[in-house]
Amino acid sequence: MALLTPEDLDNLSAQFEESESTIERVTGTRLTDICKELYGKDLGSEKVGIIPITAGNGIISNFTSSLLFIAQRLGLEGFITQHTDVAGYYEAIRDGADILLMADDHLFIAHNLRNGKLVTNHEATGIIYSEIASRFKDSGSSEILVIGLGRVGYAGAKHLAEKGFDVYACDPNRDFLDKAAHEIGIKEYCKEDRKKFSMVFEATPNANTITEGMIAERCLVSTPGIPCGLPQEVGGKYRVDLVMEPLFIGVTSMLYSVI
Ligand SMILES: NCCC[C@@H](N)C(=O)NCCCC[C@H](N)C(=O)O
Repeated sequence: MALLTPEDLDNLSAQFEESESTIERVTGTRLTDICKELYGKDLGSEKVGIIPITAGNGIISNFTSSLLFIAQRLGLEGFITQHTDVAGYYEAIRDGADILLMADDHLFIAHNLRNGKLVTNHEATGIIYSEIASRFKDSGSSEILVIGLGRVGYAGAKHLAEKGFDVYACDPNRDFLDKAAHEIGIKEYCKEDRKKFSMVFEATPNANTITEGMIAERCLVSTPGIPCGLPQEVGGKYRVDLVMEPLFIGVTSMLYSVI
């Protein structure tokens, strides 16, 4: 899994504003309303404790400040602990956090101390980005393409299959494809079939994974992936809308998921 860099989180507010207006235009619904429908509840006055974690590659300079910005932008009270790691965990609980947010290099979690709910960023991200793709107003199809069946892609493909979509997927890893076909009934995407999709959920850490043969004339690509899976030339040639943002959308889904 590719780690975020401080540059990815530069002007997070502008990145979020742009993707939020795209979401509203292409789905007809605001991101927070989609989350309310998905998880069945609205955010209240939960207090979010954000704990910097030094494990592995260590602190990403603007990661916790970005989480604080997101919590506050959603109308929640938030604070970043003075201490890191276990001391920070202790401080967050002592200072009355209802929800904890913390991430090392392998797992990024939200934990609601009041109701015990726990979610990972990869599950919540897979669910929200696949949900956005599936709500494309100009589609009219039940077929959706998932590119990448790693932790994020699989969570999204599972969510779409459970919603009754006709899910096609591709991944270079044969085992991932077989697992998803067996467990959630996805169909393998074969370019020889020349099937074109108006809804694409891309969840890979690679660039340019989306080829011209995959997409319909009018298409929505929804992806948390960094770098972008949609090549410039393909996006320019077709009427493609792109929802892509590094952190805000996924964290919004996490917070709604644990309330
Ligand atoms: N959709 C977001 C996925 C984030 C994930 N790819 C990542 O970079 N995780 C590493 C976060 C490390 C945070 C660091 N330990 C800190 O606390 O500053």
